[in-house]
Amino acid sequence: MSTNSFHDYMDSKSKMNTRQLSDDEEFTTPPKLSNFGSALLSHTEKASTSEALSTNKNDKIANPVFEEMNRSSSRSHPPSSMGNLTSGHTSTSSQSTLFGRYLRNSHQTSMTTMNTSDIEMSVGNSLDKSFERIKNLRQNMKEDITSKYAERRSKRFLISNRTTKLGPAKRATTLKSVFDDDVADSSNQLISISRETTESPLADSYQAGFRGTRKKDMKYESIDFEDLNPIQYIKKHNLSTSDLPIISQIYFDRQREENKQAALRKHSSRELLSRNRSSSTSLSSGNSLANKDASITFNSSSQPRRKVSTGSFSSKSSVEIRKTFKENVNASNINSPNGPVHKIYKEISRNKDPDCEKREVLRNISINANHADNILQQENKRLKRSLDDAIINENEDVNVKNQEVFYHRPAPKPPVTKKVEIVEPARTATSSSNRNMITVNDSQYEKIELLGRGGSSRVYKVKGSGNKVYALKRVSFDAFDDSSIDGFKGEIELLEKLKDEKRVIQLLDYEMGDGLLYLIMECGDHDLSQILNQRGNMSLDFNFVRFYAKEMLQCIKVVHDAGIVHSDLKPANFVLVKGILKIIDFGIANAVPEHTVNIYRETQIGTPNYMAPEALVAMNYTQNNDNRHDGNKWKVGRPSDMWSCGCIVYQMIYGKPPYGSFQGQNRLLAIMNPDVKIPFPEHTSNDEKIPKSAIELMKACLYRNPDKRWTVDKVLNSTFLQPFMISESIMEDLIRNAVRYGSEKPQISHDNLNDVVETVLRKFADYKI
Ligand SMILES: Nc1ncnc2c1ncn2[C@@H]1O[C@H](COP(=O)(O)OP(=O)(O)OP(=O)(O)O)[C@@H](O)[C@H]1O
Repeated sequence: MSTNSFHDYMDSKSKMNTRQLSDDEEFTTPPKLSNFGSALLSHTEKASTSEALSTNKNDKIANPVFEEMNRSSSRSHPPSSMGNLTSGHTSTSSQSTLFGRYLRNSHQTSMTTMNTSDIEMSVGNSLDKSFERIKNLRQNMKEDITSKYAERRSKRFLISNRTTKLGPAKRATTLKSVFDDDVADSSNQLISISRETTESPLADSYQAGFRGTRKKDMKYESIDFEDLNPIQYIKKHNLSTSDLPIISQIYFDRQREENKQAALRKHSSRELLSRNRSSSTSLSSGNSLANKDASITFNSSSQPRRKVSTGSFSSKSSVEIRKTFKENVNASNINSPNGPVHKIYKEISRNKDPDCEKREVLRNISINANHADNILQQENKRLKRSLDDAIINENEDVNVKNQEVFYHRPAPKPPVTKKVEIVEPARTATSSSNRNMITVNDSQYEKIELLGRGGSSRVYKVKGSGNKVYALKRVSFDAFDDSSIDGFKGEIELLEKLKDEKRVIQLLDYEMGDGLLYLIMECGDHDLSQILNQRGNMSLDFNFVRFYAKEMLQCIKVVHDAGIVHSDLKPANFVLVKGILKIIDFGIANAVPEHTVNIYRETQIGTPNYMAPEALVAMNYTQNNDNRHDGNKWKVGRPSDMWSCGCIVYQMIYGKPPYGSFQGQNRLLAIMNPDVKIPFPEHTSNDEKIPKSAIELMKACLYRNPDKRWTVDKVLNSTFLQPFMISESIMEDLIRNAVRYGSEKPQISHDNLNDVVETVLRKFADYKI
């Protein structure tokens, strides 16, 4: 068929469709893809044919549009359709393209599906316009489909491959080859790459599009997607959508190249691992690799290899990464630059065949250290860990540009273990730089807690060598006050004198420096003051009173038996050490001279609540005495301690010391004033009956006259502390004997009565508790 006949055919067609031509004029812009079928298919054919008739009838059918259309269909059909079309051959009479199908669906004859008999019709130049329009429509459609396809593909990448943080790698060489101006030279290569990369039905169109839409002024080589996908890239740079195919192609091409590189790395690493394993095995079985080459030596300082995945690498091409890697390796001052892994990567970066180089390096490993086997195994483990990580990451990132680079960098320094430096103390006992450490006679004690405070002292619970716990009493005093120094020396002497007594706190060590005295003692749990306070709100229990009164008196007995007057007895000066009450603090105690009942103290700092009247009176007397040659000595003796003891028992039973209801100075005056009697109620404030034996004991200790006070032994043997357990039968016997005795001797003298009482008590002795 000739072109003339085709033109004629179109001409006659247009005449038949005059009315449709007017309809077609409404269709002035290319329809969108969404309504392409409904809009275009009903009009395009009519429009093109009618317009063709009204325009240049001499235009040849060999329009570039046809070429392009034919090219676009070349994926499904042999690229000969256009040739057939123009030459009039009929071999492609029923060819269909996307565009053609649309046309056929409207029951119109498609321009590209015309039978050769139709093609041979001459339509002339009048078809140019309609072809132009079709070209536009086709272009729009192509762009639309391309854009959607690219977007869909990009999304897929984005979702599955952390594209948000990793951009496509730069492939400068690839870009250059693809978008070089001499694209015609590389078009074959381009097309083959494109077909491998894209599965889109428009893939071939892309190739044609690259050439057709390539803009010379656009620097495709410099495209840097950063974190963008092609769509985002186009939007960001306000590019035409017609650039999308090219940009998408670049994008996908880069990714493909990266994946290849990653796979290559993985393969190389596996190869390296297997080689390394085999090296290790052969080593352990005696077939050492050691003698092959000594160029690389394993040693304990070989640096571990670490995986590094950084954002800075994520968007770089493998070429750049290699370059960076090389720079890193070279720049870092690694202690063992000949470490195997280090060397491996250097070699890799220098040569194209990494596997070969790694194998070579491993072969060159010389193991001449004694522990080379262990070191090699450790290296294997590290290598395997890195490879496992790499494999996992490769699997995760098979489609994406997640550039994870394994390279050698110096191992982190081992954690610095802090050494606790113990400062050796000077010869004098001083606190070390650590405030919690106290040194006494070159022994270190670590403070645990504060146990109590005195007037000028603090007592700490401390931990010494072997984690043993002690009480450390730290006394600060005026270094130039001789009397104070003498007093402390006296206390130390007494403690040393009584160090074997179980009822006295044990002095283990001491050191006296300038204005400081350290005493290391055995440590008690609680003092009696704390114990009494603890029981303050509890009901009175005479067994409790008996127990602690007896314990206290036994302590006092030890002191008194040693010829010592404590003179500052108070609940706080008794501490429980593992259940045994012990006496502490001999600060104002003094040794009682031989055969002397009383001693005179030069200083007094007792506790008014528990101080004996004679001590206060004596002090008051000496202070007011005009005859000052005796100084302020005052008379104090063992009975003073018994007064204090009576006050403590009184507090145990009544809840406060005898003169506890007086405040301040009045308390002192009341103690000294004989007219102020101590009350001994038979009931407590809680209406608890108080045994007469208890009242008797308290009265016996709180006689104003020191000479009348019971001794410690007598109090310890008091009925209250040593009560009788008399049964009913014993009581019956007692009564019968009394009646018989009275019937024989109606009168009894006082002496006889005492004898009888003593006799009875002796008999009851077996019943004492
Ligand atoms: N060895 C010890 N074990 C447990 N606690 C102790 C020990 N020595 C002293 N304490 C506690 O420290 C407190 C003060 O101790 P101490 O009585 O020896 O000091 P002080 O300076 O002599 O006091 P004061 O001068 O008022 O008598 C005591 O009440 C007691 O609670």
